[in-house]
Amino acid sequence: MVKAVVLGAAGGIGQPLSLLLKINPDVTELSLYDIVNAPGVAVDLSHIATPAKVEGFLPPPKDSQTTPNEGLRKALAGADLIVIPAGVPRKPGMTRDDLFKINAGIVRDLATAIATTAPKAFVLVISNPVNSTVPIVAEVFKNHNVFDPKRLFGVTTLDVVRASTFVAEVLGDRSLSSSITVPVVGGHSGVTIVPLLSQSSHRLPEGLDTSTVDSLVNRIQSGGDEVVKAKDGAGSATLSMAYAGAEFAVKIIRAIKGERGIIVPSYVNLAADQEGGAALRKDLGKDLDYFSSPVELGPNGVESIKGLGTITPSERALVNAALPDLISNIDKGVSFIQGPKL
Ligand SMILES: NC(=O)C1=CN([C@@H]2O[C@H](COP(=O)(O)OP(=O)(O)OC[C@H]3O[C@@H](n4cnc5c(N)ncnc54)[C@H](O)[C@@H]3O)[C@@H](O)[C@H]2O)C=CC1
Ligand SMILES: O=C([O-])CC(=O)C(=O)O
Repeated sequence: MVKAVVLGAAGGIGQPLSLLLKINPDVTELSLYDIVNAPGVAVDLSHIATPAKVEGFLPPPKDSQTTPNEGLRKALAGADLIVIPAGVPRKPGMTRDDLFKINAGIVRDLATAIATTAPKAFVLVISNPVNSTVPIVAEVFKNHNVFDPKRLFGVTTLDVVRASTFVAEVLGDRSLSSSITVPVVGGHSGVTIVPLLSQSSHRLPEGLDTSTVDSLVNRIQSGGDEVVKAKDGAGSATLSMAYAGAEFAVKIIRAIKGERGIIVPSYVNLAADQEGGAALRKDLGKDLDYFSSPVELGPNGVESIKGLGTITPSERALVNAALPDLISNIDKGVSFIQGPKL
């Protein structure tokens, strides 16, 4: 029995992600919440002949006296897995950090409802800027004394999916793309996205010129911009993100159900594994609290943080270049909840 909840379920990501969760036979209950249209999306999905019972919830009407938000509480009650794609997407010319102004408050409020209604659920954060929204959720949970770092994940799977696709293109064989795995570490914006091409399951050809490798790295880092530009004001990646979000959610569900040995990159709080987190901090030479790195999943969430492994000097330079932005994104999220550092 797995109850999955999507917060922001009527949006560009939320709808196809909800569809992919509905067709997963392991999901027995699917609750959709959005500030608009969630009941309609739920009824539509409920006609699909798969086991999950689907329900949609809205907040109370603005003029009603109902507080707190009963719709949100009902959606969250008994959740095993909560995926959060609620919030605004980018338009051309914006960075992910530009979304902070609106999305930080949305994520804070949803995290508060989770902390009081479903504090044991696995929480998967998609809303940008992920580098900051994950710390926001953690700080809200800490304020409610319910923070379990093993159960909170920033979803960086789209970077991994893009890396597989673009490496297959460079190798000249698209049929390989679903079997190629490339760890992508760091965070989820610009230079904080660090693909470790030297650890690709399928090696790039020996002697590939540096400019081809550099453009591959750059394409993975700016994959989101490629979509934002192509959509020309109509938003950012939605379908590929739904695919990536469902892929990550499925891995969490398999781990909840007892499967061992699942290792995936995810942006996590390094306290999720004291030993692995300390080793990663030492390797990075920085005392930061969040980093995306391959993690092993288990029935309680993060079993261990795997760290970077052996990386090349150029990958080390990319990791070092990621750290200042990452640290400032993390501080921004933490300060949003706890106030500025004294
Ligand atoms: N982590 C990642 O790799 C990626 C993250 N994203 C991010 O995902 C977020 C959503 O993107 P889209 O689905 O394209 O946007 P969208 O605008 O199509 O959908 C967002 C949905 O959130 C809902 N929403 C807004 N406030 C809410 C609240 N307080 N509670 C519940 N729902 C609320 C809206 O009504 C809307 O249906 C954006 O922040 C975007 O930057 C997008 C692609 C990849
Ligand atoms: O680029 C964006 O704003 C959406 C996103 O995170 C991505 O596609 O990786």
